[in-house]
Amino acid sequence: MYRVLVSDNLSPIGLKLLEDHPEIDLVYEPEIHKDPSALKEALATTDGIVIRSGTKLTEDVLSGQKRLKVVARAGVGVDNVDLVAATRQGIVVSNTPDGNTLSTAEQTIAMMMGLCRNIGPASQSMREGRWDRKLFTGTQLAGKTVGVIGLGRIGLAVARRCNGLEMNVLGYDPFLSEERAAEQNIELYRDIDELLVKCDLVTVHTPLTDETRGLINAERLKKMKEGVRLVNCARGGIIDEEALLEGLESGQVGGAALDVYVTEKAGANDKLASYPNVLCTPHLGASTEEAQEQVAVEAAEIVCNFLTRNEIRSAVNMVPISGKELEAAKAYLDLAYRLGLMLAQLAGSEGIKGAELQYRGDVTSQPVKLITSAFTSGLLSAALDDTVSIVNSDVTAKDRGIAISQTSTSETGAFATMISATVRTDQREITAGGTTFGNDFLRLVKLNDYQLDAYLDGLMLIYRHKDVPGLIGAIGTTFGKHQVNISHMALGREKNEPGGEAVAVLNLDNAPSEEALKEVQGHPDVTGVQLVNLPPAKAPLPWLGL
Ligand SMILES: NC(=O)c1ccc[n+]([C@@H]2O[C@H](COP(=O)([O-])OP(=O)(O)OC[C@H]3O[C@@H](n4cnc5c(N)ncnc54)[C@H](O)[C@@H]3O)[C@@H](O)[C@H]2O)c1
Ligand SMILES: O=C(O)[C@H](O)COP(=O)(O)O
Repeated sequence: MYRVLVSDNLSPIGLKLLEDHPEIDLVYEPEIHKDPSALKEALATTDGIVIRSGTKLTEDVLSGQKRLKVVARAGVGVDNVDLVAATRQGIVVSNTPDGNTLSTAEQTIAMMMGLCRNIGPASQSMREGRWDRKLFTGTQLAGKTVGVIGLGRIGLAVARRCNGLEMNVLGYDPFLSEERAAEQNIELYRDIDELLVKCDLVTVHTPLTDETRGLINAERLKKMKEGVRLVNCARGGIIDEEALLEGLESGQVGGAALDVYVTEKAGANDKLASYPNVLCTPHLGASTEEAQEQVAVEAAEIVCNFLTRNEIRSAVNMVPISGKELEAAKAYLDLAYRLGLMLAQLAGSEGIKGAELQYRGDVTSQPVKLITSAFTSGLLSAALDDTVSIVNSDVTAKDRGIAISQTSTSETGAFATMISATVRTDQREITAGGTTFGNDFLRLVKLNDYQLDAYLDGLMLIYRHKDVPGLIGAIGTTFGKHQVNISHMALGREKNEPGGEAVAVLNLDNAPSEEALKEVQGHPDVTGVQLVNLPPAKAPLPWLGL
């Protein structure tokens, strides 16, 4: 059974999905996120967690969590998860990017209208028994210019609705093409400051990152039209709250509609909320029945499918891959992992500086980035054991200054498919190339300049030697004498010609004693011997970390 913790309020439909799953043991503790140490303790016995924005998975909460494998965010923003820490720990983090797009776009439009027509204070005045028509004269949206900052799913949905309201829509998003913006009837700006000075209203829809924190700051507010209205239904802090307060005080800002805040708890935003021209809601963008049901179902499915079927969906810290795709790529992932593991052992104590992978033929139709991560986890696991997995291998390599690169060509060479890897150490380069026979049999077909055909599993003895008659028999006799059984043998010769340097790979059924190895090493025609230990053929793949 896999234990799944739900640490925030989640729609019952998502909880039921988890509860009914035969392999899931659901722990529903929607208040636990309020106590970080209790959360940390609970995670020690948890395989997967479903969270919303209330749960803060900080570096401290995540540190030392050996069992936790997957975080599913029932929603979009993952700024409450320390992604670097999660990745380092080998934890996959996924979100449900589409489920609340429309609800949040509708909330944005509602906030814009509410702000411009004083809906909040007008309603409050009637609740207090007044009839103040003059006080609440508003502003029409049609004909006004709105700047939409961040044109992703929600930004574009807001822009479409603003167009429907007959507003002039300007947009800023460095990652949107001019063509896509034009299709949506958005006037795209490449310079945010040029856009801001033209707007009557500005609405932000970016994630909160180091780049977007304080994107709308005091300096920018001063340059905007006097009386500009601001809307933030994305994340607190994208509009600098201190600067906003100053702007409201001076009148430079004509009003603000806020759903999100730097600090989200009762009392923390009283000052902002006290302004009559500020419309506030307590982070309700995604709070509709429809959105909550959709994100809850998606998040529950993400956790179940990950834990029980190895499927990775909507991951924000690694390449997403479905169970079916994973099955199709498994042989290549395994091949790359074994090449990494072998090269690390061949490099021994020489410091590995980097590696280049080359993909040829059929393998290029597979997720090669993930296959490279599998190679890297093999390369590093020789030294780091089970702390490295396919999820954290790239970041672990980077941390250690090991540069891994890859090239791909769909053209085939001697084989229909080939993965070739060259490792650079302080002293030399070592190359190993492998292929798959059928879908199940992994072969080492290249070792430095030698072509060969060796099984890529179990215990392998690799020795360099002079290509002279009688040597194979002599090694066979030595191993026979020491009760070591050779299950397979492969030879590669320099330029495929007799008489030069050669390499042999013996697959052994049992480990040779030191004495046996010394005898092989001592043979006058043998110039180097190395043992490589790989998992048995078709072994399970725990290193996937999935
Ligand atoms: N209030 C709520 O309840 C609620 C609900 C859902 C989402 N959100 C917030 O809204 C944000 C946007 O959600 P989404 O689904 O549209 O995400 P998205 O990833 O589809 O869109 C984000 C867009 O921001 C753009 N962007 C990134 N950095 C930028 C920058 N420096 N300047 C301009 N544009 C930049 C990206 O290119 C992208 O197009 C989320 O990150 C989340 O924080 C809030
Ligand atoms: O990023 C999101 O999806 C929204 O901010 C919604 O957050 P919530 O699920 O905690 O309401």
